Amino acid sequence: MDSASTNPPFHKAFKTLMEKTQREREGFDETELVEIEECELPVIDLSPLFEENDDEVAREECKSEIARASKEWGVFHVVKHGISSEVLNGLRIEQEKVFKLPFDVKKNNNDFNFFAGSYRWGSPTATNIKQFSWSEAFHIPLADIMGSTTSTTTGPNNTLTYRIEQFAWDAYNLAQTLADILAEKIGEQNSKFFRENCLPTTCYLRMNRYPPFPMASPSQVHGLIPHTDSCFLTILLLQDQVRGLQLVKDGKWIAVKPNPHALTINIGDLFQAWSNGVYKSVEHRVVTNPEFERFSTAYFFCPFNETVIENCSKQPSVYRRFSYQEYRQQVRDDVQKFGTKIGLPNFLLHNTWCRTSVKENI
Ligand SMILES: O=C(O)CCC(=O)C(=O)O
Ligand SMILES: [Fe+2]
Repeated sequence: MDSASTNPPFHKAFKTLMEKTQREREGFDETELVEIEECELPVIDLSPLFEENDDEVAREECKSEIARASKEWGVFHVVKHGISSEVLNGLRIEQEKVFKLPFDVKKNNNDFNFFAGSYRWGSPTATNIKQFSWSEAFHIPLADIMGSTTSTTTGPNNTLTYRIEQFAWDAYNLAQTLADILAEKIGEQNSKFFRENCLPTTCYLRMNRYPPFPMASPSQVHGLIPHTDSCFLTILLLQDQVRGLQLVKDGKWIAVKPNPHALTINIGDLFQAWSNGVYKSVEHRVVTNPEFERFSTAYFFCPFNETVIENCSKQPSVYRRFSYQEYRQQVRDDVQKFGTKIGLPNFLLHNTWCRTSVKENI
């Protein structure tokens, strides 16, 4: 298949945006051009959580490491996480196949019911290059998939659906386990909150593909623009060794060193709000690569739309309470209005300074 028919018309969209800007470099922060240091994330071995033995000390140590990494980094690697390589590789192969389909097929997705409306590419609301993502994705509500492959579905997409569902069950169990531990570690013993509010059908999965960006230095355009995730936590499957993920640590961007045996866990906005700022939803982005395409899969652990997110601690609240629905609507409105998400700063209880500074940046 020739790549011209597979890839979305990135070059055209990019050129239009470039022409809209007055200067070629407008919208870029010069610090982006500085060499970014590569770091290893904390690596946590989860086997003590799953092993049937009485090693309570190892289990407690593992739980403490998860809480520590979520406070200090907001992102960490987990190994021996219980999801088999058969499940992970099966998804990877099917994901690569679906992205190889012609652009028109992906865009119109007549062939796959559950994909209807889920394909995205670039950034339709971008007003400058800084807001443009050089990537394509299927953003799939898992309510459309969970349970579907137990019935006798047929068609070319059957295997992908099956692989997604298989991965999603395992990812759900892992996410629940991590969320319960994080709740326990901030004093919510026996909290049923996550079991009652986050179901396999309230979660989302995004399959990403980043085509090579051959036009200029990779730092000139993002594969995925800087953002935080609007969920409780994300399980990220980086499907190959092409680097690209970067995050903010202690106020500066660092590049994540890939770990082929690990899944990447990312704390999202809802956990930051629910934990009253104890766990960090860290800003991250993906940079482009001039030569190689890159794939990733993000599993977003989300609640019902009606779920109310409020400070679970006894400390004075940093954020006002909000429903997940309200949060998502605010994000959509901001993207429409400003071309980019604002997120939690909109929900700060004492946010005059923050609102002003955010607006000034846009
Ligand atoms: O591809 C990656 O490494 C990150 C993807 C991501 O941040 C997302 O899908 O929200
Ligand atoms: Fe993300």
